Amino acid sequence: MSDNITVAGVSVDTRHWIGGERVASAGTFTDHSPIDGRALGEIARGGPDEAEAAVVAARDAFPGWAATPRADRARILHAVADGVEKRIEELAIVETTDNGALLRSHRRGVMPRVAHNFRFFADWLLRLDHEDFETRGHTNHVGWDPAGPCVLITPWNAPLMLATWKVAPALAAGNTVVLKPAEWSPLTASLLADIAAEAGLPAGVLNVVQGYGSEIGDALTSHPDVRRISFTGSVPTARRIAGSAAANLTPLSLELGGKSPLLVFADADLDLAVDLAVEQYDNAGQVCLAATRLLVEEPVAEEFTRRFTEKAAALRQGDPRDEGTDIGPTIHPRQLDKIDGFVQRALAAGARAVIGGHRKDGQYYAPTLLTDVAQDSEIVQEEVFGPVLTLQTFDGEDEAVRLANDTRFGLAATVATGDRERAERVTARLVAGTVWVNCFFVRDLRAPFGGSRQSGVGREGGTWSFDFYCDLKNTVTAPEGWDQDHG
Ligand SMILES: NC(=O)C1=CN([C@@H]2O[C@H](COP(=O)(O)OP(=O)(O)OC[C@H]3O[C@@H](n4cnc5c(N)ncnc54)[C@H](O)[C@@H]3O)[C@@H](O)[C@H]2O)C=CC1
Ligand SMILES: O=C(O)/C=C/C=C(\O)C(=O)O
Repeated sequence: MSDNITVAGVSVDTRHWIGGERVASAGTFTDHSPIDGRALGEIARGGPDEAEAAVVAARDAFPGWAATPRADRARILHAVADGVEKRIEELAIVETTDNGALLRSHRRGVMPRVAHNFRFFADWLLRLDHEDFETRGHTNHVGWDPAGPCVLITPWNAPLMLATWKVAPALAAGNTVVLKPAEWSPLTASLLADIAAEAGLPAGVLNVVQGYGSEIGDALTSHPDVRRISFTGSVPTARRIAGSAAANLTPLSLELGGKSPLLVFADADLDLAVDLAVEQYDNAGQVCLAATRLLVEEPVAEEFTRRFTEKAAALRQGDPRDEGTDIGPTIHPRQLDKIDGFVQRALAAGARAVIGGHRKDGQYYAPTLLTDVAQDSEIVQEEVFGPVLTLQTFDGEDEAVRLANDTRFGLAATVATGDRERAERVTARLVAGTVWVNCFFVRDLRAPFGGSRQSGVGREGGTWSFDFYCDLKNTVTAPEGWDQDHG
């Protein structure tokens, strides 16, 4: 097996990155491009041995990195961001080739955010502070101590963006990392290892292991030397990871799926509401935050559907490398089958496809809108993770809130209304980690990000990330001359 593959002119090392060295595995798996199904190359297929080596490397590197002054850690993370910025074009084309999301988004939105993730957490580290407070003359000082080796397991829908959301704060906090990217999109994590090494990150501080989650995952998540596990992905995998972590009581952060609603009230700016709805097809619907349930107030439902259909018909589906493309392929034939399975079962149960409802050539799925769906049906309750929306109508705020909250998820919600007071009333009643009012996907790393119910456990972003990746320590210091016996 060759150690490198060339993807769109960019050389990518296909081996693991452990303890500052490239490490091969006896076995490999084939990585395919969703654009045309073409095999991109063979990737190292790690298992328990590679998991053990990576955790040991992270454990050995931990004392040195934890003791590195904050300012030096921050400087290195900024150097990583510089490296990302220098390679935005390469990262963008490799990511698009590997996961099929739009090249223009990767170039102009996603990869700049990757760099920002490192800069943000480097800067936040330097201002991380808590006001001291007094208890009967004693000073309480709260500090954030590095926790130790962290295992970070990440998905394929926004591979480098979502990985660096975890890698950057974990490293900033003084922890060491074992990153396992998804097997359907393994490449940019390997490039990140190169960039981090060039930026001066010491050996063993960031390790990247490749392979199937089912083969390497358990060894990583059940390892007794791992101090934190952060996972983004599906609920069934989260359950399994939580089971492994339970044996060692390893703290977990889980960012899981969603079935988020978009509530369109009759007083909303209907063109804005339609724009928000059509945007849910972004990344072929493979976005955890996507508002896949359109809930529209009865009096405007017909007009909303007419305008939505018109706007959606203008979406251009095709090669994600073309500047004019709006929707690319789905990630993998298995994901395509899964999406189509949901849709065909919904149609068989009586749903009506206003648009789409079928596969297209290759790994593409037609943007789909289904109506005549029951609240308790699979298509309304389960995460499809494809370009598939449902539309239901409601009559008044109470019914809107009831439908919106009636799933096992609680990641996000969007409210379209022209009435600010209604927005406040409705928002207060929604179960969601993030609510957008008359907007969608406005993101800020200072905000807590995460889900309620089965959409996740914990929040990441700003200080919340450091709270998770650190052992918080309160130091209580007595005043000069304190006499413990007599106060
Ligand atoms: N951001 C999100 O909310 C995401 C949600 N999903 C949902 O999950 C569904 C299935 O997608 P999958 O790729 O199968 O998601 P998944 O949850 O199985 O995979 C996500 C990551 O978990 C790893 N993994 C799998 N089994 C593991 C184990 N036993 N221990 C440790 N790590 C393990 C995978 O290798 C990958 O890196 C999607 O259709 C979608 O509904 C998938 C990806 C992202
Ligand atoms: O881009 C963000 O801020 C959040 C993205 C999250 C997902 O797309 C996900 O986890 O699926």
